[in-house]
Amino acid sequence: MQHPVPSAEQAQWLSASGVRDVELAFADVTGFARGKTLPSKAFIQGQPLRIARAVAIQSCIGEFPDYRYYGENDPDVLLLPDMSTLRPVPWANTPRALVLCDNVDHDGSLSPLAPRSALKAVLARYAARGWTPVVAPELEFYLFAPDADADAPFQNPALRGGRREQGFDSFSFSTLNDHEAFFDDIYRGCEQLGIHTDTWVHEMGPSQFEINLKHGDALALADQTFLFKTLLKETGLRHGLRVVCMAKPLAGQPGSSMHIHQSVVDGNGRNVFSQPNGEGSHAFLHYLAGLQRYLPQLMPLYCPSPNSFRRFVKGLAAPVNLSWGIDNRSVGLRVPVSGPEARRVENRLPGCDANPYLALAASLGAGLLGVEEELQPTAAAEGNVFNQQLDAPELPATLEAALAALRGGDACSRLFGAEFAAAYAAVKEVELASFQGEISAWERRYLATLA
Ligand SMILES: NC(=O)CC[C@H](N)C(=O)O
Repeated sequence: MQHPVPSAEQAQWLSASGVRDVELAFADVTGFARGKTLPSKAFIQGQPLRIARAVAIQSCIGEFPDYRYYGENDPDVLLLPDMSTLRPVPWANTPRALVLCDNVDHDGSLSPLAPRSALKAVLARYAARGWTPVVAPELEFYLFAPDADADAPFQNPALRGGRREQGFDSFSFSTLNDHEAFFDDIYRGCEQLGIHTDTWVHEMGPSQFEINLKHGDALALADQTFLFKTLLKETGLRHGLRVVCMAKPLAGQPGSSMHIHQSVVDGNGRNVFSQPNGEGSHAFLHYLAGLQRYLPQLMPLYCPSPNSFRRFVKGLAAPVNLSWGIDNRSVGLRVPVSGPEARRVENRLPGCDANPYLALAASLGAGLLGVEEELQPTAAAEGNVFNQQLDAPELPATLEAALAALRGGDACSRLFGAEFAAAYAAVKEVELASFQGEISAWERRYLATLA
């Protein structure tokens, strides 16, 4: 295989802008950017770059699951640049570029351990039907003051006049002014990275914001979401702010979601979720049913940590069920009111802590399995169903339960292969054991003084 080189125009841009190195980057299973840098000249000449295969399954505590994937036999993968993603690094002082890569095994196939491969596997399944998903992720996140003490609760950053948010700023513009320099840099960074943002709002929580990305191709949107989260972190650090994408960083306050709007078009660009008369199609109902059937098994892919499950409390606009309903925010699967061409479902379950490649792969994969199996959904929910007993399937309530559902089902291995399913569960078990090994502030506060 001929190793790809940048186009003449890209090579000219790299040289003319004095780019010293190019980051060959990919998202590991946690969604964290990893890779290696290559001198710009070597990149232009197409010098291949390899990295240990297991880097893709590094856990959030920096450990690897076990020696089956790392240690005894630790092969390399080729970092294969996707030249369409070559961009300047907005937060670099010295001109630097980045390019997103696929991880390729020695036999030339995509490494099943890399999240971008998992999404590509699902998209290939759609392509085989002549279909293309269209998605739009929405991300919520908090801005906090910098702090080095992991045992202390997060603090909101100081605003103009020394004020701190007290919870009355949601949907306000004034806080955007308080953080103007930060948001200006984010806008500039998005332009440089090719991230197409739509609306921005101040969300319900103190210092919580939301960004909606413009809908489009699923791989492009996964790349954009991955880069956006990286941009948020890096830009925050430059402005003395800590951007936190955890699902539930503050007790008693709203969590942060990564809602995913999704529809599917055929080869003629027609939305397969709508019939010609504008009504919902059979494929739409099968898709909803697939989400209801398979999302519980795939939950660790879009609710990846013990903290993800703390978000699901009633009354804070987070879903607690797998019902679907029209323009209803008390269900997990909301169908917004729209014209037939925009008929879509919004999966409200993923947290902002999700790896966007895996959240998209899981959601698009679950829907597709429903179409392939012609499953039927429950009846649409009516009214506020937060407190109702529903006939929709139950969601696992903890990461432990979600991992048991993943291991007990076959959706993950059917969609992403047995190796990914086993390796991913193993990563989550490493993280869970580390979490369970800590003594919390709650235990110190309430149990220490008991006899
Ligand atoms: N924008 C909203 O609908 C709020 C969502 C809510 N913050 C959640 O965690 O799901």
